[in-house]
Amino acid sequence: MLWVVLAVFVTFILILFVLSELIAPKKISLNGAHVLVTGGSSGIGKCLAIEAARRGASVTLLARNQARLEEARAEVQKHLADNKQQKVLCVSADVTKDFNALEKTVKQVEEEQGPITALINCAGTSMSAKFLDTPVEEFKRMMDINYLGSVLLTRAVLPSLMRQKQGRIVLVSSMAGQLGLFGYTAYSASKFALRGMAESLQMEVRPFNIQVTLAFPPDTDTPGFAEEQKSKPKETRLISESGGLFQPEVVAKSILDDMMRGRFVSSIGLDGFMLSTITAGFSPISSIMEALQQVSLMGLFRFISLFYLAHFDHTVKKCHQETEAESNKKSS
Ligand SMILES: NC(=O)C1=CN([C@@H]2O[C@H](COP(=O)(O)OP(=O)(O)OC[C@H]3O[C@@H](n4cnc5c(N)ncnc54)[C@H](OP(=O)(O)O)[C@@H]3O)[C@@H](O)[C@H]2O)C=CC1
Ligand SMILES: CCCCCCCCCCCCCCCC(=O)[C@@H](N)CO
Repeated sequence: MLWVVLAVFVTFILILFVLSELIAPKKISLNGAHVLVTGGSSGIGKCLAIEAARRGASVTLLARNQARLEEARAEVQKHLADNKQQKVLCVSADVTKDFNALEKTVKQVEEEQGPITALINCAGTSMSAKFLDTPVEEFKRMMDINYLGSVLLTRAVLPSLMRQKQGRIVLVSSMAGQLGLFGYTAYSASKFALRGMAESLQMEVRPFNIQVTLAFPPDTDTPGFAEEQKSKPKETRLISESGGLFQPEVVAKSILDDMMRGRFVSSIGLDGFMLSTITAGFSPISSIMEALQQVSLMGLFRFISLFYLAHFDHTVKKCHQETEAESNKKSS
C-alpha cells in the first residue's frame, strides 16, 4: 500500500515538473540582441545596460542628461562581450514628453541598431515625505515619470516587438510597489500603478510571444537613492533599513536573469520572495513550481508579515513620541 502511495506521489511530482517545463516561457539569449534601457545613464539602469552588454547585446541608453549618458556609454563599452557586432548608442530624451518624438527616436535607434528585442523601463525617480508635506505637484510628477514614462516608451516600442513575434518588456517597480510605507504616498502609488498595467499587458501580448517582467527592487545603493536619503523622514529611513541595502550590480543581474527566463515577477532576497508571494494576487504564473510555492506559503508569509507590520507601527509610534517630547521641551 505504502509503495502505491509513494509511486502515485512521485508520478504526480514528475507530471508537475513536465508541465512546469511546458508552460514556462523559453529562456532567451541576449547574444546579438538589442536592448533599450531607459534610465540607462545611472544606478540600476546603468548596471542593467552593462549586464546586457556582457551577455552579448547591443545596448541603447535613454535618459535626459547628455553628459551623464556619454559617461555611462564609455563604461558600458568596457564590458562588451566578444561579439564584434555589438554597439552602444545613447539617446537624450525625456520619457514624460512628446509621444510622437519618442516614436521617432525609437524608429531611429532601430534603423541604427536593428529591431529592439528587449525594452527595459528603468527611468524613474523617488521622493519621500509625509502626505501633507508632499506638494500636490510631486504626486503628479511621480505618476508622470514612474508610471506614464513607462507607458509611453512601451507604447512606442510594442508595435516592433509584435511584428517580430517575440520580445521582452521590463517594468521596474519597487518593493514599495508591493506594500505602502510611511512617507511613500506619492512614490508607492506610482509604482503600484505599474502592476495593473503589467498584468493587463501580459495577458494581451502573450499570443505574440512577448513576456513582461515586473521587477520589485529593494533599497539599492545608487545616485537616486543617495538623493532620496537627503530628505527622507526618520520613520521611512528606519522602516526601510529593515529591508537592507543592495548593490545595483546584484539587483541588475537578478532582473536580467528573470527577464531572460521570461518570469513575470522579479524580486530579490528572502524579504523579496516573501513579499512577492503574499502579493501574488491574480498575477500570471511563470511556472508550476512558482504557483505551488504561492499556494502553500501565502498563509505562512502573511502570518510573518503581521510581525513586520507591528514592528513598523511601533517605529512610527516611537518617532511620534520623540517629536512630541521635543516640541514640549521647546514650548516649556
Ligand atoms: N535605488 C533604489 O533604492 C530603488 C530604485 N527603484 C527604481 O529603480 C529605477 C532606477 O533607480 P535608480 O537607479 O536609483 O535611479 P537614478 O536616480 O540613479 O537614475 C535614474 C535614471 O533615470 C533617468 N531619468 C529620470 N527621469 C527621466 C526622464 N523624465 N526621462 C528619461 N530618463 C529619466 C536618469 O537620467 P536623467 O536624469 O539624465 O534623465 C537616470 O538615468 C527607478 O525607477 C527607481 O524608482 C526601485 C527600488 C529601489
Ligand atoms: C513577510 C513579508 C516580509 C516583508 C518585508 C518587507 C520589508 C520592507 C522593506 C521596505 C523597503 C522599501 C524599499 C523601497 C525602495 C525604493 O523604491 C526607494 N529606495 C527608491 O529610491
